[in-house]
Amino acid sequence: MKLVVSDTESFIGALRAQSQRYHSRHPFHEMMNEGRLSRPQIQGWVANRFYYQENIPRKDAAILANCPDREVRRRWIRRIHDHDGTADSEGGIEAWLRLGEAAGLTREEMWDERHVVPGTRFAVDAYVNFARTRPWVEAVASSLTELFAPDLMAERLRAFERFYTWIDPAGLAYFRSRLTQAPRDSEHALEVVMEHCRTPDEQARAVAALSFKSDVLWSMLDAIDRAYPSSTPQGDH
Ligand SMILES: O=C(O)c1cc(C(=O)O)c2c(n1)C(=O)C(=O)c1cc(C(=O)O)[nH]c1-2
Repeated sequence: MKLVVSDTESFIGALRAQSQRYHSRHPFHEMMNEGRLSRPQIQGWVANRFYYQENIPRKDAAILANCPDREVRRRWIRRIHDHDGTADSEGGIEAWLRLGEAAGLTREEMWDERHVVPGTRFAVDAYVNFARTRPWVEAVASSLTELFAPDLMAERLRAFERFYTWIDPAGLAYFRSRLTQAPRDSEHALEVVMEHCRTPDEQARAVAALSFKSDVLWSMLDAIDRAYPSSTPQGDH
């Protein structure tokens, strides 16, 4: 897709327009938020998404490694602490493991990746690889899907509390923490991208990076959807 964007407003507009391709619109998420997923489907999603969670700090470490700007690194490093945890806070990976336990999975079966399907692995690895090999500003731009995440996270929290009552609500802490972390992170990423992407070419590359990331998230759900199909009640679809 070739995009010609010039001024600041149309650049922000082009970035925000990627929300149309965000994975909140994926049929698997629609079913999740309507309370229509079975227990094995929720478990399959949690176990596969753990592979994403596990790899986010490696992706962010790749961005740090490629970024020559000390001010950006000082703020970006927070993301690694948020996921890996510190002496004072256990972090997102631990919170996701607790979500899995609340949904009936063991830590062992999440860590050993036995449920991770090839499409999830390919999509997540492509994201980490993108951050390793592309210019760091493009990698920052690819994280901007988080602009669209808070609405989905709030909807997901409501859906889990209402429909999936077999999951202990204490397990939902991960989603709650992202309600504040995602806006903070995306605000910083947007600042960086606005500062560094001035020419039409740079701006088009930032939009392309965000589009790539939307494909990563979408592909993961395609793979999960296929691996954990809905059971067909009385063969009516
Ligand atoms: O559950 C979701 O829908 C969702 C989406 C995204 C996203 O939009 O990239 C992230 C997360 N969760 C998330 O939990 C997370 O830590 C995260 C980090 C990033 C990133 O690209 O750096 N995206 C996301």
